[in-house]
Amino acid sequence: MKYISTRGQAPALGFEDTMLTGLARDGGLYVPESVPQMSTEEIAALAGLSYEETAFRVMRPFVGDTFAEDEFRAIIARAYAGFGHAARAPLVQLAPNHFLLELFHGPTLAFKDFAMQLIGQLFQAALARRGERVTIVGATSGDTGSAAIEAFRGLDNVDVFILFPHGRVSEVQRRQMTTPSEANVHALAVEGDFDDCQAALKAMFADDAFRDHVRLAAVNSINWARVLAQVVYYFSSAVSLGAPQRRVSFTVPTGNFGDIFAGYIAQRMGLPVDQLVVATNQNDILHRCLGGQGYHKGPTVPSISPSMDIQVSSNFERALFDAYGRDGGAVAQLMDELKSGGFDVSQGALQFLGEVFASGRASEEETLATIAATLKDSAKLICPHSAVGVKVANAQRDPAVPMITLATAHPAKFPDAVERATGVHPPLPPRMADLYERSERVTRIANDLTAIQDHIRGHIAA
Ligand SMILES: Cc1ncc(COP(=O)(O)O)c(C=O)c1O
Ligand SMILES: N[C@@H](CCOP(=O)(O)O)C(=O)O
Repeated sequence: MKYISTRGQAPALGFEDTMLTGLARDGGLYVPESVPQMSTEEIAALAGLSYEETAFRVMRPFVGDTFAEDEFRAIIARAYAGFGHAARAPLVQLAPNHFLLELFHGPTLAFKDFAMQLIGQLFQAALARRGERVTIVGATSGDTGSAAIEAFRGLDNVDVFILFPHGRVSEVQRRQMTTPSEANVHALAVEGDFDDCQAALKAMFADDAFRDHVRLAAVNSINWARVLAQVVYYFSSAVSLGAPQRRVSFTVPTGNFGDIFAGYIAQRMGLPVDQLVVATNQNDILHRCLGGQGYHKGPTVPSISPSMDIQVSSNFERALFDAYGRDGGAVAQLMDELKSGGFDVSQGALQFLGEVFASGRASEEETLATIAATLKDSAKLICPHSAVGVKVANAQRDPAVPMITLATAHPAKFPDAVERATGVHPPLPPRMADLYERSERVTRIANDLTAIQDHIRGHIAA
């Protein structure tokens, strides 16, 4: 299996090189040259399997012979051993034909753990085999950073630098990033928003001298392996509701477009998906774009679902690549226009996107009301991101088709919003009960590429 760049100018790579390279040298994102297919029989055979075995069967064609079968199975087993639920990604029913896919039973209580725990294991295996070390730099609006730190803390061949927007993540998210004491963990609070952090990260990848000097690696969803790991729970949940004999729909709280893109890949592999619904908060650039208004950046307005406060949805580039007939030049041109504010989407591309994705948005008031209603009607406490999903799913769904809404974080990561909506303060799990007592270690830094690069150069292990 080879991977190619969405901008068409970087060399095609195998799975391991794609994973360790992160962002392609031409600024594009790697995607599989072709998407492997799963037959109806192969999908049906997933019924009743463990999450780990499902993960093995779904991911194996993408990974090829990078790892021997036994080694890949052992990697998957280690990745999910620390999850706090035997099913890993359990489904719970909210209403007739409406289900929540709980993706927050991993070590940092967000869906990011599904991919991050796996790539932590994949990186370790690949780096040990090559005798290499890397510097991981990640940009986060809160959850990716804590999951990355958890997956890579204490490793002696990896330094992890996480850029998060100062004052724009929840206290639990911040403390998850600033309280680990391992010397290879570096939390940087950037004077800017998430888009500034992600732009700085991409600029570091575009600086070849810096990139090669520090051996830069990515764990954001620009890394294909992140997306791949997330494809698995689309299969496991759909099969548990009767796929492939029964079609199902998904609603996905969306920011950087990685999670919903994984659903699109599942569909392309052969999973019978009826609707794939993009759910945005008040930062609704994706909803506006899918509605035909072009992709035009506005100010990022802080919300009660801060992890989705994003204007530049990195993985949308992967969807555009397919929508523009895999024309890397056309995508490069759009991304150039985005630097100066935005771009219009061609009619053909819009039609392609419209056939795959539906969309909706939830205001702050609607999000709070949905948290309250879900507690009242279904006795479930949900986080504000998941509430955006539930609100949009309720507005869009066909009652005859099972709808699976992704519950992307544990309510205890966002206790203020949940308490405001319901009066209930969601407690942290016992293993994190002392999070508020642990001491914090963080560097506040200007939104300045040179300052950030200097800091990283000065703090990597020799
Ligand atoms: C809790 C939560 N929900 C939803 C999202 C959006 O997911 P994606 O960025 O993959 O679209 C994020 C951030 O990525 C998140 O942390
Ligand atoms: N919401 C994310 C933003 C980063 O997205 P990713 O898809 O690159 O991981 C976060 O929680 O940091």
